[in-house]
Parts: sequence; structure tokens; C-alpha cells
Amino acid sequence: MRAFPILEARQIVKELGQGEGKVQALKGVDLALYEGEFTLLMGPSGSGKTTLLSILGCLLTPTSGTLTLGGEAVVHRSAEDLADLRRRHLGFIFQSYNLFPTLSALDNVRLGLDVRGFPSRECKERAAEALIEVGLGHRLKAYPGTLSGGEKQRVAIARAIAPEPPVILADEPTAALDTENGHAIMELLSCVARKNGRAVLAVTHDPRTIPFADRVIEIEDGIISGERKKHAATVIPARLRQPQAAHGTPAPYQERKRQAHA
Ligand SMILES: Nc1ncnc2c1ncn2[C@@H]1O[C@H](COP(=O)(O)OP(=O)(O)OP(=O)(O)O)[C@@H](O)[C@H]1O
Repeated sequence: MRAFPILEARQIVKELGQGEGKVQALKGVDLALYEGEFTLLMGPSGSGKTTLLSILGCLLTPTSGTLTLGGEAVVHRSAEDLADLRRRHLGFIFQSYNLFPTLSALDNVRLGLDVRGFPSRECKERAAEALIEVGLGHRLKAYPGTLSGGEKQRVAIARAIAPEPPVILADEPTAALDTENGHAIMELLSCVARKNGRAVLAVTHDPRTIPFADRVIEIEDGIISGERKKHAATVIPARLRQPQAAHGTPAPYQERKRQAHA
């Protein structure tokens, strides 16, 4: 049986625009994300993917419906509360990477930890650890301008996972990449979900990415129109495997650090 969902949206309705131009972009969406699962959200242009992702990311308030994140109700919160929820529960990955060009890969990742209030030394250690995790241990000091598209997206993934949020939301993470790099990024996101028990949701148009996902949710005209689940296990590359706690659940950062220094 599945665990409790980390994120759960129920009967989400969202109206956008005003007057004659008003549209119901979402018409009663139910969606739950579970730890350890990589889920794709697919649908035609204008079906409501971006609107739904924005609501799940606490960036847009639904017209009606409920959203819970880590057991906390999200709707009817102040802007500061929402920012706090985002910082504690969510990591974001964008199509265009959104890296600071004047900062090294390490500092791009470190900045996201700084703003969350992690102690300075821990920021550096965590940032380096996250970059190693995404296969960029050899490019810590590289600037975005010297990185390939795939490498930039890996830095963005490292930035999203470094604070260890339970939920990661990705908006078209492979849209700017060629097929090979796109597949590598999807494989990495699948590993990110499985390895540390995170829930990863990616919006994509690309059907070639389906084999990498545990679930595919289809949205059409503001309604969830279907869901497919995969049963075959994805193989996690050795370099991405990590020690697990004795009881089988992933060791959190502090515990991994303690084990490393023991
Ligand atoms: N600010 C807005 N005002 C009015 N209608 C809007 C607004 N933003 C989006 N819409 C409409 O809401 C619907 C859902 O849009 P949304 O951007 O969520 O779709 P999408 O599936 O992400 O599309 P795409 O794949 O093209 O990015 C569409 O009909 C769109 O035209």
C-alpha cells in the first residue's frame, strides 16, 4: 500500500482572466504526489499544466479547492507563509535553468542554501555534495557560460535538491536539450526521486521521456483525463547510489554527514 501523499490537491478550480476573457483553466483537479515517485504531467498546449504547476508550487492561489503540502494546508495563507512553505517543502527546476551567469556552479547552488538560512560552512558542503550527486563534482568552479545545456540543467537540479525539499517541481526540464541530454536529465530526476524518497513532478510535452517516469498523469482541458503507472524498476547508476539507513529509508543529510565523519 502507498504511503501518505507528500502533496495533495483536491478539486482544484482556477479561473484566469476577467470579463469576456475569463477562462476556467482548471476544472476540479485531484492530484497526489508520493515520496520516491517520479511523475510526469502531460497534456496538449493550453490544457492547464502551467496553471496546475503554479498552484502546486504555491505561486498561484486556486479559485477553490484544497492543497496540502507535508500535511500543512496551503490555501488561505499569507504571502510570507507561502514563501516559508516553498522554502521548506519545494524545489523548482525550470526549462531555462535560471542560473546566475556571474556565479560559479558551486555558488549558484550555495546561494539557494544561503537564502534558506543554512550556516555558511554547511552551505558549501551541501552545495558540493549536491553537485557531486548530479555528476558535476569536476565542474564546481565552472561558470554557467562554460557549461553545456545538460550541465546547466544538472546545476539547476543540484540547486533544487541541495536543501533536501520533499517535493521537486520541474517545468519542461528537457525542452531546451537534445534527445541524449534530455534522457540523461530525466534519468537523473528519476534517481533523485527514488534515492532520497522525494516526490518529483515534471511537466513535459515530450513522449520520449515517458519510460523514465513511475507515473504519467494526463491533463486535458483543465481536467485530469488519465493516469498510467510503470511497474518495471529503473536502474540507478552506481555513481548516484548512496548509503541507506539500516531500516531501509534514506539517511538524511546530517546522518550521512555523521556517518562520513565517524
Ligand atoms: N492570464 C491568463 N488570462 C486568461 N487566460 C489564461 C491566462 N493564462 C492562461 N490562460 C488560459 O488558461 C488555459 C491553461 O493555460 P496553461 O498555460 O496552464 O496551459 P499549458 O497546458 O501550460 O499550455 P502550454 O503547454 O502551451 O504551456 C489556456 O486556455 C490559457 O489560454
